[in-house]
Amino acid sequence: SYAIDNQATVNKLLPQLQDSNILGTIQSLSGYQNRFYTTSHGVNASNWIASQWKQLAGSRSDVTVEQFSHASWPQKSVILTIKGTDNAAETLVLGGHLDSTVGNGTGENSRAPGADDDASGVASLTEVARVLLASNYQPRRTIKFMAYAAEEVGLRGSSDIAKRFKQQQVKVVGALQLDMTNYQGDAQDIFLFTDYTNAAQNTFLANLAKAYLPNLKVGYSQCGYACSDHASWHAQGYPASFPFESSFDKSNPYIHSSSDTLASSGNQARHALKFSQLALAYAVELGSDGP
Ligand SMILES: N[C@H](Cc1ccc(I)cc1)C(=O)NO
Ligand SMILES: [Zn+2]
Ligand SMILES: [Zn+2]
Repeated sequence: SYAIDNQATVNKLLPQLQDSNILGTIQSLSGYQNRFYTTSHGVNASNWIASQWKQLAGSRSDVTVEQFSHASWPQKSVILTIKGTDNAAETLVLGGHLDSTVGNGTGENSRAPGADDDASGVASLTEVARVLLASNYQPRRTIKFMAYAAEEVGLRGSSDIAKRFKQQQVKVVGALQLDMTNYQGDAQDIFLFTDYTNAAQNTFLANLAKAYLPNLKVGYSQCGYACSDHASWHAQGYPASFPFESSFDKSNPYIHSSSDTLASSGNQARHALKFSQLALAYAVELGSDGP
């Protein structure tokens, strides 16, 4: 259910989210020459995320980190799983994509920093995972953090995973996509996209923002096409949502170029922090529901 009834836990954890950590992760990821799905750098970036998430997991027996191999390209997706306690069959997915591009012709030596698209989303998610694990939060449902490969070439990594989950009949009760969280192109803070998403879950996210982030302004927008990995989950019939950094017409003009750098996003991660806050509230409120 979309009840908001975990105020004690959420309000204890929200202040632990730090934009300085998000900034550091964006710096590291945008430092790779590129993170394109077929290059050595793209493979290395995936391995780096896996090692970072393994460090977060520490020795917790209910936490695993794996790399999901894709048949037709070398870059793997990364999945961190926090196994639920008494409702582990029901699963939450929080994702972003780890690959980057400068469009057609991207290759081994292309410079594609992808600071906003989508190092920012992976960094926002990593900070949520860090706080949940550092506070020893134990969800009743299973929570999966995912860093997808090959989003820029047709949502291919998330499509492989969502299809596998459907085929295995995994009960995904909700999927949240963070793709571009750090470039504030508009007056409003968070835009909920209404196409290729689930209306009821979008309303829940708006209510979470009202309840926990009352100073943030929430707007609505559309892509007009399957513009990020939420569409892969939506296509399999799972409830998906996509909170985005700006409205469609004010979106980051630097993406898919060598200028998609932290500097182009104002050398800060305060905007990305808002998405970590919303994602944490989402993870705890939905993750704490019993069978
Ligand atoms: N097309 C998406 C980015 C994207 C998504 C929504 C909007 I509005 C503008 C741009 C992409 O490149 N994802 O990697
Ligand atoms: Zn993207
Ligand atoms: Zn992109």
